[in-house]
Amino acid sequence: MKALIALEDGRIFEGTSFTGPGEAIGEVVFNTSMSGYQEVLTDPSYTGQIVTMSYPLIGNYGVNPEDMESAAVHPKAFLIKEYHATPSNHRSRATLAEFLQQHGVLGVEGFDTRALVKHLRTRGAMKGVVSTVDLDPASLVQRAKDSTGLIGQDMVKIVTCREPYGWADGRPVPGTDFTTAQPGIDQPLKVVAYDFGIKYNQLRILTELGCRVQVVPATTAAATVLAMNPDGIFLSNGPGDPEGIQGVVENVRALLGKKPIFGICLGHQILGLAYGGSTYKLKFGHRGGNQPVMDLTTGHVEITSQNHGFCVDMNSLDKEEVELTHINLNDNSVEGMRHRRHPAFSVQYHPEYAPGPHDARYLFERFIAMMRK
Ligand SMILES: NC(=O)CC[C@H](N)C(=O)O
Repeated sequence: MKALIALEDGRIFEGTSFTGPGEAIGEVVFNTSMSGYQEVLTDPSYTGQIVTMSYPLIGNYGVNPEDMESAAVHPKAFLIKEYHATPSNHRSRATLAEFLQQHGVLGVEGFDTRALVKHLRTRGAMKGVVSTVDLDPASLVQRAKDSTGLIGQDMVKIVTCREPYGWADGRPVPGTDFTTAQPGIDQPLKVVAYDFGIKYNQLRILTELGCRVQVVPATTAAATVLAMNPDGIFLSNGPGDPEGIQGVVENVRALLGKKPIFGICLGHQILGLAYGGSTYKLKFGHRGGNQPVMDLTTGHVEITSQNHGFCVDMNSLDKEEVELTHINLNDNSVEGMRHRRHPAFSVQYHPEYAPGPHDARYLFERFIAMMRK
């Protein structure tokens, strides 16, 4: 079935839907990971976006129950070069097309994704429409131009949990009790995790390292969190523009200095705002499993997994209060910071990987050490 992809600047691509009829409007972004499409699709940070993969063959290992990073598929459409309909993998339980159809997400293949990626890299991420229903290029371009876009929007309220939950035996457990610790851990730590669009691997790693985790909705009051008497507070990743989120930054500011805090991606950006800083939009963002980052405190370089379009503006922060700890070696943008007086640190990238290299997992251990101190 014919599908058109129209960008707000007038560029059109013609592909074929491999999931049946559909239409989607969103910000078009690219991811350079060579595998891990299921983790990309289930990462809540892609809410409101249309994702294209630079790797040309997708679907060849199917989908499985273990690689879910949340319970849903979040991009509005998935654009690939070549769809592989007959997966070969002992873990596979369904094809990518079945998975997308089950979640009502449009998949389009059979066009020059490299040209699309190069276009976005040159011109920047932009709004687009993908459709099998409206095949009039002028109408699609106009609708892309007229769409709301991500800037200033609160996307966190769409994906955050409605009720608190814990994490045990590799799955969410409804309720407000800190779940029991993994066997064999002495004096487990209690962590409250703010869910801004959390990826499950953050919860898997925290529990593996001996934490009892309680996940709470994004706007949970600081006083409620402190009343739970946690050893530390974790701020998750999440979708959209950090400056558009309502009812979150003031709570995080109220928690500063009260308990150790570790933030990842959107959690890092929210910390930047809580420190009194601002964020800005990168031209095309960082999405993939091959982003080089230097830890300025050790001089070590890590290859990191990333998915973000916004960035903390270090110039908006008081250098006496906040130290830059990590930078991106491709464009020198801010990748990590720590507060000089309060026990709080954060990274822009994804130390929980999924998908991507495991180089930065040590940061979870750094959080554990900070809580133990
Ligand atoms: N993965 C994330 O947490 C992304 C953060 C934010 N939505 C951005 O695009 O920059």
